[in-house]
Amino acid sequence: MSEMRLVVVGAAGRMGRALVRAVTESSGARVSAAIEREGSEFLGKDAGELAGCGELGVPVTSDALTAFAAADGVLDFTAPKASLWFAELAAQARIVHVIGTTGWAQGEDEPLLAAARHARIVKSGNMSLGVNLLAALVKQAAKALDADFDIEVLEMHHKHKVDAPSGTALMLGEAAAKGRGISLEEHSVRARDGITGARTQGDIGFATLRGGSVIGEHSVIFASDSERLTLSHHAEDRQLFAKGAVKAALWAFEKKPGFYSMADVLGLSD
Ligand SMILES: NC(=O)C1=CN([C@@H]2O[C@H](COP(=O)(O)OP(=O)(O)OC[C@H]3O[C@@H](n4cnc5c(N)ncnc54)[C@H](OP(=O)(O)O)[C@@H]3O)[C@@H](O)[C@H]2O)C=CC1
Ligand SMILES: O=C(O)C1=N[C@H](C(=O)O)C[C@H](O)C1
Repeated sequence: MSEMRLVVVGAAGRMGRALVRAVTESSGARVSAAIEREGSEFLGKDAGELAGCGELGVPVTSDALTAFAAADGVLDFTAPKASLWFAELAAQARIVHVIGTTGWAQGEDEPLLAAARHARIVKSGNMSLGVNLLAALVKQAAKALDADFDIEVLEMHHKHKVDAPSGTALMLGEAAAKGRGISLEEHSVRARDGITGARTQGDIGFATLRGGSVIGEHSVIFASDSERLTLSHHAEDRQLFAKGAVKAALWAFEKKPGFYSMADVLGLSD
């Protein structure tokens, strides 16, 4: 089979650069185009040079329409508004759209389901094997431990991150809620400040730390009066997520249009 032609959108971003490197290092795919927004200082620069993996002959452009028409898939770690626009274009082009973008407001990603009638969308707040396995373990633990165990999700990321709680933290909270058989929306406490009152049994709490260059740390704590269980994941290298995204694109290349998760790609979905 011929190499999968992949467009990297947000190609000059932290993840964009990691994605260009990951595609270049993978067999079975190549970077066919690199996109940044109109007016970006990176337009015209070579995507490989930006990513530190040598000249690729792929200049960064803002013409997503032309790039998608000549591609088999798109790797997208940008921002929710941008990802919605890219999903529309991916649906028109009937290609694969891997979405790692986080920071979605409640219901904001619903149009993605419509786009998935024509595109093959893989969306996940975390593209690593470890976190997706952790989510399965959290679900299992939440099911096994009764409501005497309070559930708290703690995350820390680098100082540049703009959304909170992280997409991964919300994914882990969702897994815990599923295990408990409750709705996360109705039971989540996403921040605490001031005289909050005592903890309500059944809440799923979130705590966010930001600082330095931390790639991504997540813990789910199950705390009772007599014991505490902590399940944790530490990402050591951003390249981990990029490699996962390339794996997802190659997996989805063979699939029918639809809305998939990283758990589907990794064979972890139930
Ligand atoms: N699912 C996962 O495994 C992971 C998800 N992420 C998520 O990926 C996203 C990006 O993270 P990160 O790389 O650190 O962020 P960056 O800000 O470094 O990169 C985002 C890039 O997208 C560009 N961009 C935004 N809007 C558009 C647009 N409309 N058209 C073209 N380019 C656009 C930005 O350009 P500009 O600067 O001009 O806005 C920037 O270059 C975040 O939501 C983050 O949480 C991160 C790591 C792993
Ligand atoms: O912004 C990041 O960097 C990361 N974002 C994702 C998230 O919001 O969970 C995944 C990873 O932890 C890194």
